[in-house]
Amino acid sequence: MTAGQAPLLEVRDAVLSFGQTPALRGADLSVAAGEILAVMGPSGSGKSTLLHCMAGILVPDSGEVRFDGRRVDRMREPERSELRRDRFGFVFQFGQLVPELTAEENVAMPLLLGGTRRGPALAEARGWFPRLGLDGLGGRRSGELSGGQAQRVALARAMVARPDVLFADEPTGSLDSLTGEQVMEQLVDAVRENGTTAVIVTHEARVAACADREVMVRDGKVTSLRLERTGP
Ligand SMILES: Nc1ncnc2c1ncn2[C@@H]1O[C@H](COP(=O)(O)OP(=O)(O)OP(=O)(O)O)[C@@H](O)[C@H]1O
Repeated sequence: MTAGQAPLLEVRDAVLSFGQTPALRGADLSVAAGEILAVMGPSGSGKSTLLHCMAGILVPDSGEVRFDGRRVDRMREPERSELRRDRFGFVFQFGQLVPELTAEENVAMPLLLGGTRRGPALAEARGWFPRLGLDGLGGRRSGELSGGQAQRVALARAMVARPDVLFADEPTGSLDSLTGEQVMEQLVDAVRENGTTAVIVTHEARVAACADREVMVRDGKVTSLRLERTGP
């Protein structure tokens, strides 16, 4: 992050418990605009909870969450829902596509929800298929796609409305390592091309190696920051 430039996303001293189970215990994290950040750490350390707080899905019990200078933790649910719809894209590990819809219709969905008419929305959606190696698959339903193809369709759907931030939680976790690597490369290419900021939760060091920077979550805190590839 350049000195003096405000981060696009910021978490300060976030604390969150699920009943008696502490998930975040004072997490701090800043993400610059256009940065691709990998969030690593052991199972149960709080990575997903941290991502959900940054994305306005969960609200911490205490602490602050900011997006573009706005206090996300102070927003009511309708405002957070609007923020998620209009500014964020999401890719999760499993089961994200609507099985009754074709791949093209799945990709077009965020545009349709945002008020774009069906024809232009489908045309825009179709444009993502060749870029992601999905030529000819637009008419298929999710049951007729491989795991890697389905994740690429999910990526296209997350990116089609050109979000400011892509939140990805174990996006390659259900794929074999070669397919996972290909999907990850395409994810990174797509976010770089669009200047999208990305927060990617992953267990895999090879996935994290594609990011600009890695952080570690341990026991609900962001414990170590390791700067990677700080060149131009
Ligand atoms: N909905 C929930 N209800 C109760 N406890 C939860 C819930 N979600 C998470 N937790 C607990 O909060 C802690 C942090 O969970 P979180 O899912 O954030 O970890 P994680 O680092 O993403 O784990 P993993 O790598 O296994 O996905 C864990 O102890 C977990 O069991």
